[in-house]
Amino acid sequence: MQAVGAAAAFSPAVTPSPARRRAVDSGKGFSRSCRSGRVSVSAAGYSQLEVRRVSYRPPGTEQNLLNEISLNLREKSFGLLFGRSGSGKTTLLQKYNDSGNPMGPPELLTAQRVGIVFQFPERYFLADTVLEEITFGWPRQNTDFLFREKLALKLQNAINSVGLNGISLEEDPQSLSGGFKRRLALAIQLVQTPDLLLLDEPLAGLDWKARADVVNLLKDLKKDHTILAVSHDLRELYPLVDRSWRMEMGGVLKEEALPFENSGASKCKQNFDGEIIDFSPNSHRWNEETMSDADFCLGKGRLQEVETYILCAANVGQ
Ligand SMILES: Nc1ncnc2c1ncn2[C@@H]1O[C@H](COP(=O)(O)OP(=O)(O)OP(=O)(O)O)[C@@H](O)[C@H]1O
Repeated sequence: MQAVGAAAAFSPAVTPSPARRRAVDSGKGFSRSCRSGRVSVSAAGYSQLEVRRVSYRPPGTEQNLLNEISLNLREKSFGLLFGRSGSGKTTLLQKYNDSGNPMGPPELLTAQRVGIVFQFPERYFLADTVLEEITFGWPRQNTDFLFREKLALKLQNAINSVGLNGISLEEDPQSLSGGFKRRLALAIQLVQTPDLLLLDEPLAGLDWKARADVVNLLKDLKKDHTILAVSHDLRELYPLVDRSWRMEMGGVLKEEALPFENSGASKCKQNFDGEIIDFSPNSHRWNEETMSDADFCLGKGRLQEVETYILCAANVGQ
């Protein structure tokens, strides 16, 4: 186990361009003085990600948004953070300023070993072709030739591993389907072969087919990566989840298993806040307000279609 820094040290695996970074970072500045705790990512073979007693209070506010958050995750396992909107889940994944005090040997983990895919990553695509998008953040200086060459060698691997190999590298990223845009966002991170992938709402805004595709892709990626995702889509991700935590308002994180069965269609569903609700057709709570965006994609709550979707999600894990 190796600590990266006393306050955390995640950053995207491929350094985003200034424009992309501005877009990604907008609205969330961090004040070093308000943050405490530790985030560690082990070297390969050493088993896990560890977050220990991380607290954070946004500048100018009176209350902690994150309160002594601790979690750990085994290597090549899938962790899920869920909970109410605004409880601080995304903030926990965000890039932290380095505040020093690394723990020392055996091996300091570089930030390049962590890949982050933010929510709606396609909104930050800037290039005209798939190839340019993937290589956008690569170093341009002549002195970086060897590093660029190393990245180029990994490019095909990354493209294959997300199933983009049938797509021309000359394709305009904006012309890709929603699911393929997500694949591209993952490929951008995977080129640098990170050990840990942090994903913020990986299924958000996709139709049911693309969601099922991305879940299957994540299942494959889990064979080689440790993945920590923030999501409201508990049911769909459930087959992948090894550990899950609920973030409560006030910034307290509690480990909580997802209440689904191992196989077959579930009678449970969650609302926008990750709260588990009764799924039975006669339930007075069964209405559009309590459904997730996936249900809306499927026809605004006609029960038959939602049942199909639940069954489809249940099949993903088999
Ligand atoms: N640096 C900051 N300054 C001020 N407010 C902040 C800062 N960082 C986060 N916040 C606020 O903290 C709250 C929690 O945000 P966050 O995006 O982490 O929640 P979340 O649990 O991921 O929500 P959702 O599920 O809707 O994505 C938000 O109201 C956000 O505006």
